[in-house]
Amino acid sequence: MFKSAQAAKRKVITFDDDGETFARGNTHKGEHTSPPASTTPHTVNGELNKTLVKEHTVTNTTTLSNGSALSAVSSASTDSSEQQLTKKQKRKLHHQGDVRPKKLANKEPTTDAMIQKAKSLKKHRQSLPIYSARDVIIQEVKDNACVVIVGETGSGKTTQIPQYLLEAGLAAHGTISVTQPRRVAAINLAKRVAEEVGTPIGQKVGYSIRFDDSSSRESLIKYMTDGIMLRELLSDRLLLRYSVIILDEAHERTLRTDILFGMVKSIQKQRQDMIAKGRKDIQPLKIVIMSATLDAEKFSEYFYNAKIMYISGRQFPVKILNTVEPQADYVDAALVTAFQIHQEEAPGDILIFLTGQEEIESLEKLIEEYAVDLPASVGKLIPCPIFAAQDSATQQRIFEPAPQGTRKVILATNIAETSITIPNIRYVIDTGCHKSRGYNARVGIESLLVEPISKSSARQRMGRAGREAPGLCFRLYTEDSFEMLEEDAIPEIKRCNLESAILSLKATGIENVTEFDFMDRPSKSGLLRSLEHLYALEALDDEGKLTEIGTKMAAFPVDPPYAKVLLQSEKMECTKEAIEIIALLSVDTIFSAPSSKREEANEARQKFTSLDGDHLTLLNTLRAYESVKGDRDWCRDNFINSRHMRHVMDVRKQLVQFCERAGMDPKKSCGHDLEIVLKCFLAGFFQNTALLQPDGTYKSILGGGLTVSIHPSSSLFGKKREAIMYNELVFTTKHYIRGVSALESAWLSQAAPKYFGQRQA
Ligand SMILES: Nc1ncnc2c1ncn2[C@@H]1O[C@H](COP(=O)(O)OP(=O)(O)OP(=O)(O)O)[C@@H](O)[C@H]1O
Repeated sequence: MFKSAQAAKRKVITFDDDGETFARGNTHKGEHTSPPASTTPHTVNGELNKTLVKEHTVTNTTTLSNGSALSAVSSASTDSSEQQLTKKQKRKLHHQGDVRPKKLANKEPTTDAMIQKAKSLKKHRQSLPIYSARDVIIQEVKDNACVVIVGETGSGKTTQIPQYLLEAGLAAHGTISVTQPRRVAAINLAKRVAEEVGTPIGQKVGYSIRFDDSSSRESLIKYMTDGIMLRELLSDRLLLRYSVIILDEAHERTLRTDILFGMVKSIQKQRQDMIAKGRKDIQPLKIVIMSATLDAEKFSEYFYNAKIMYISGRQFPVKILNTVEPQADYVDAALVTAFQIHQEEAPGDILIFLTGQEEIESLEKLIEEYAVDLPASVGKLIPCPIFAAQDSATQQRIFEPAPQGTRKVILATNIAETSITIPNIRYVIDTGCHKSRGYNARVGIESLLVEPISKSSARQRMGRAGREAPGLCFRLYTEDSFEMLEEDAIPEIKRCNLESAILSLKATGIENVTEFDFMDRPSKSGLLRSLEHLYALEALDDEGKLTEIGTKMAAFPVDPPYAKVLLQSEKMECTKEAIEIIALLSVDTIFSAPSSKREEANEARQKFTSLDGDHLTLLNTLRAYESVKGDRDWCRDNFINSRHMRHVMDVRKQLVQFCERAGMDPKKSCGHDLEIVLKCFLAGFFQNTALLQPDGTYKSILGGGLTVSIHPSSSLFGKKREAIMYNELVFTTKHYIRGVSALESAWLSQAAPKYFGQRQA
C-alpha cells in the first residue's frame, strides 16, 4: 500500500473504458449505450424523459418505455386506459382529490418558504421520467387491486407515485403507506416528499421508524420501515387506516417484507370478502409492489397475476467502468480509485460501498491520512461514514453538503444501496462485496460473511449516481466477474433466524405458520428450530399456541429474548436495570476507541469495567454518564460516544413507555443487588451460554458444544469464568461472542428448567 498522496497518485487502477452507460431503461449489457458522461453533454431533457406506453406481449403487462411522448399510445389495453381518462374524468379526479387535505390546509403551519420551495421543486418533479406516465399509473392503480411497478433507479417511483395517488384522491379513505427496508431511507424520503408537498414533516407527509415516529393521524402519506408496519398489524389487523400499501424495494426480499407480502395479500382478500358481504364501513386495499430490479413475473404471479408496469427512462446517464484486472485488495483499490477521481475528475461527491463498520473506519483513517498530503490546488477530500449501527442523527450527516472547494467521500455499507438520493453524488465506487447474514438452523448460529453481491445489488449501487447529473460508476471487478454474479440475492427468509417473524405471525392470529402463504418457503428445519426456541422462552405452549407471555412479548419492539427479559424483570423487580441495559445494547457500542489513542481509551474504560462482564459494565457507564448529566467534555475525556449515548437515552424513554403500556412499573429497581439483573437476562438468553473447558476455551451449550471466542471488545476478553452468557454469537473469522457476562453454572437450570430438564433427559 502506498504511503502518501503522491504515491497514491502513482499507483493507478485501470478501468475498462468500454463500459456501458446506463442512460435509461433496464440494465442489460449493451442495450442502452451512450458516450461517457464526462465527455458528453447530456441530452436527456426532451428525449430520455419522455415516456412511451406500449403493450407488453405475454402477460398482463404494460410497458412504459422511452422514446416517444405519452400521446403515442399504441396498445389496446393502455390505449383504452389512457383514453378512458377523458377531460371530464380528469376533472372528476381533480375534483375528487382528497377531502382531507382541504380540512388540513387550515391547520397546517405551512410557511411561505415551504410553499415557495414546493413550487420550485414542481418543475423538477415534472422533469422526472415517471411524470409522463402519471395518469396511466393512477388509472392502473384505480383499476387493479394490485400493481407491480418496475422502474429505473432514480426515475421517481418512491417520491412521486405516492403523491400521484394522493392527488388522485386515493387517500380519501385512508393513508397511503410506503414501506422501506431501511430507516435512513424512510426518513429521507419523507423529508423530501414533505418538501415537495410544501408542508412540515410529520403532518401531511410523515415517517415512522422504530423509536422515532414523525407522523400523525393526519398524515396522508407515510413512509415507514417494514418492521413498523408489522408492528401496526398487532393493533390494526386489517390495516384499516391504510387505503394503499406500497411495498418498495421489494427485490431486497428482507424477512419482514416477505412476511408483509403474505399479510397484505391476505388482508386485501379479507377486506374484499367483507365488502362483498355488504360491510359499508370497509374500504378496499390497494397494493403496489415497486423496485428497479425485480423479477416482476414472480411477484405478479404471487399477487393473483397482478398487472405489471415497466417504466424506463432515467434522468441522467451513468457510465460503468469495470477494472481490467481483478483486484486482490478491494479496500486498497477503493482508496486509490477515490484519489484518482479526486485528482482527475470534475467536481462531485463520491460514494464507496464497503462491507462493514471496521472496513469503513479503517478506510476513513487512510483517506484522512493521505488527504493531508494533497496539494492545496486540489481541495480537501472529506470522508463521511455511514453504517447500520450508527444512530439516525449520525446517519443524517451524509446528506449535509461538503464545504465549498472540498469533495465528500461517503463510505457506506449496503445501507445506502437502495432508495436514497444523496445530493451531489456523481461517482460510485462499488467493491462488489457485502456482508451477508446467514443462519445455520441445525445449530442455531448466525454467520456474517463477506460475499459477492448480486447483479441486482450492483445495479442499485450504480443507481445512486445519475440522480441529479450524469455519473460514473467504478466497479472494482471485471466485467466477466459481473456476469458471474447471481441475478438476485437469496431471500432472507431462507437464511435467517425466524423467531421474530413467527412471533409476529402468531400474534396477528396466524396459528399454523407452516401453512402461511410465503412467496418462498423457509426451510422446515429453520421453522422448527425457531418454534422450539419460542417454546423454550414460554412464548408458545405445548400445542404451539401463543401463550399470554408470548402475546406480551410480541408487543415489545425488540427481539424475543430481550422481550422475555423485560417481562421477567417485572417478577425479579429489576425492570429499570433491564430497560437500561437493553437500551445500551441497542447501539453497536457506547465506547469510542480511536486507533491512535487505543491505550488511553482502554484505560478510561477500566473505570467502568465490572468483573462480572459487559452488562454491568454498560450499566456502570450509564450511571457515570448520568451523574455528569451527559456532559460532552466528560464523554470526550472518557472515550464515550456521546451521540450513541443520547440515542440510548431515547431508546430507554421509549422502552419505558412500552413497559407502562404493558402495565409494568418501569421504575422497579433491584438497587445494588445486580446479580439479579444477570439472572434476569438469563431468562431470555439461557441458550446463549458457554462453559469453561479444562483447556481454557469456552464451549457453547447451543450447537452441540462449539468452541466460542470472546470478542476483543468485551470486558471479559481474555478472562476465565466458570460459565458465561452472551447476547450475540456470530461466525466471522471464528465463532465470536459479544455482550458477555459471567454466571454461576447452577443458575442455568433455575433460569430455564423446561429447556435444561429436557436436555438432560
Ligand atoms: N432528497 C433528495 N434530494 C434531492 N433530490 C432528490 C431527493 N430525493 C429524490 N430526489 C430526486 O428525485 C429523483 C427521483 O427519486 P426517487 O427516489 O423517487 O426515485 P426512484 O425511482 O424511487 O429510485 P430508486 O429505485 O433508486 O429508489 C431522484 O433521481 C432525484 O433527482
